[in-house]
Amino acid sequence: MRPSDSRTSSSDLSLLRLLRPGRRQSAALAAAVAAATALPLAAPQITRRFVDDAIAGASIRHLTLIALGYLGLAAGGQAARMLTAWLASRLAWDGANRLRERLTEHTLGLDLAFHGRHTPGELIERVDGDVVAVGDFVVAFLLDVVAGVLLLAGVVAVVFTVDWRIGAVLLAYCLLIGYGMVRAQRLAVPSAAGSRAANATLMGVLEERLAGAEDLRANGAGEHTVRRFHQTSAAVLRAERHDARIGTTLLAGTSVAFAAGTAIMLALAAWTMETGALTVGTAVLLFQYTLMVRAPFERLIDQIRQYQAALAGLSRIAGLLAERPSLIPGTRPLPATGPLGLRLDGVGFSYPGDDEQVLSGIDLTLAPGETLGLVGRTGSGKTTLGRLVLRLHDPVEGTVLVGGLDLREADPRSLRARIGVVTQDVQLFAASVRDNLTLFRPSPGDERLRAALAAAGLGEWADALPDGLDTELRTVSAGQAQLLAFARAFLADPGLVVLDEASSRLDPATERRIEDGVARLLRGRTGVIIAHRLSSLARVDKIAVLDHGKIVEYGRRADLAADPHSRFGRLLDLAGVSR
Ligand SMILES: Nc1ncnc2c1ncn2[C@@H]1O[C@H](COP(=O)(O)OP(=O)(O)OP(=O)(O)O)[C@@H](O)[C@H]1O
Repeated sequence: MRPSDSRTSSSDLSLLRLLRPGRRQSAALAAAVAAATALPLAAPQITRRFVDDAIAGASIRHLTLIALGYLGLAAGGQAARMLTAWLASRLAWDGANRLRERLTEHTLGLDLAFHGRHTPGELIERVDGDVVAVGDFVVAFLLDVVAGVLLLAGVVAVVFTVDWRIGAVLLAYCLLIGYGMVRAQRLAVPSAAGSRAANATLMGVLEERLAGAEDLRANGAGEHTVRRFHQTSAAVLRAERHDARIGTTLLAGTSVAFAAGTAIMLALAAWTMETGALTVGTAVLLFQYTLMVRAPFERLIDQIRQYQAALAGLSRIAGLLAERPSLIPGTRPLPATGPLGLRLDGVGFSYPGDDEQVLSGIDLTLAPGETLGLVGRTGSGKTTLGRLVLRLHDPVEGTVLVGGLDLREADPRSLRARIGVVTQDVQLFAASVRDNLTLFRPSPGDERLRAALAAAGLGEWADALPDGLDTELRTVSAGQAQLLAFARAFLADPGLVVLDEASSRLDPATERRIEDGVARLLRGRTGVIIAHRLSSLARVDKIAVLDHGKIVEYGRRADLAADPHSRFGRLLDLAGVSR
């Protein structure tokens, strides 16, 4: 798998295309931003008029009219700001949702090697936390950065028209503060990134511990788990405290800078008034404009921090999108109907990033319709072999051929349709029985679903469901979960089935139902059964005994069972299963 690049690049920015709104929405937003900037800019002009006219002895009526005009302007400005906020947040949500969908689809398409390296919690933080950070920034950027910069430019321009000398001082002052902010931004970069990374780790740990709650509780490990969790939380606290400290320092610094700026402007206004160049109203106007500079700058400083979070999020999102499945999909379809033959030629395998050879020199042949029982001690490589047959990994050596086709050349869609799997840990979802059977694909019709359930031995269970197939699937027993997984396999109607038998003990009645289900599922199909109970291998055609990743015995079941010296025969004797 290609490693992700942590730096922001042009491909990161192309991601922003997903956030881009439509033309009409953009135009509406631009108009709202323009109004939200221009209206407050006009307010000090009204104040100046009010002060100068009041000093000149204007009538109360005249002054009231000016005051009402001011009120109207203030209300209009506020309304424009609210409209901008509403439009911007809507656009950001639309964009963030598009990005989220794209990420979810991409992440689900990545192979097991990737998912082995990243916890679900970490990925949730990426698909949700980072996307929200980016989305928030887009809103804030439109509201605070664009509107703020426009307002600043407007204030400087207006002050220039009043008195160019004061305008020049204000411009120099703004540039100085702007420069200081850009410098300060460098301080904020690592701290924001550190805080988000610490949060992603926390999410990963939390998700994993919650998923394993049953085992942790049963083993009385809750207290220790919480202690470890506390350490991870402490790392988050440290990172966030550091981040907050930098933020507060930046804010305090700007407060001092603004106080100094206001004092300078007041002194300038007093001086120009003394020389007779300005009226009192104009001095008030300048004072008001100086005050107006503060808010956009403060918001910009806040945005620098958000910008860092968004930038860090954006580069992590881009990193995730840059991950490519290491399994290159082929294009040739597997035979569309009938049982599929299976052949493994000199197959060797080790997990990515692990030197240990998990499988080596595996040769196996199954004619269409034949069944193979895989036995061997725990850790001998049975599940791994099943994963290679499903092409969840590619072998490091040799080839896996299904239906005469090297799996590397097989079209993944036909591969998933023609090779079925029933795993030990059946994953059920908090969704309807129908969705659990179809795995959220369009339903093929109730009749087929019910037939699949009946074939799996769940016919009566399904008939008793209160809302039929729309019943929300609540807790089911381990046996029922296995049978539901069979029903999924019946529905998919594959030509080759890999069955990783549940290792947990089931009651004898359920076990018999499962054995019947297995027998029905394998009828007319090629099957590989990864067996933990030798009794379930009564009807298979062939047996392969694995030991430390190698086949140490392979042959027809009947021959091996009849051979008094075979390993399989001895295993049967040890387990008390009749040969
Ligand atoms: N995702 C993985 N990454 C790295 N190593 C793995 C992974 N899965 C399994 N292994 C290693 O591969 C070896 C074979 O494991 P595998 O699960 O295939 O054995 P198994 O025979 O199916 O065991 P069991 O009967 O307990 O299910 C073991 O040493 C195991 O530690």
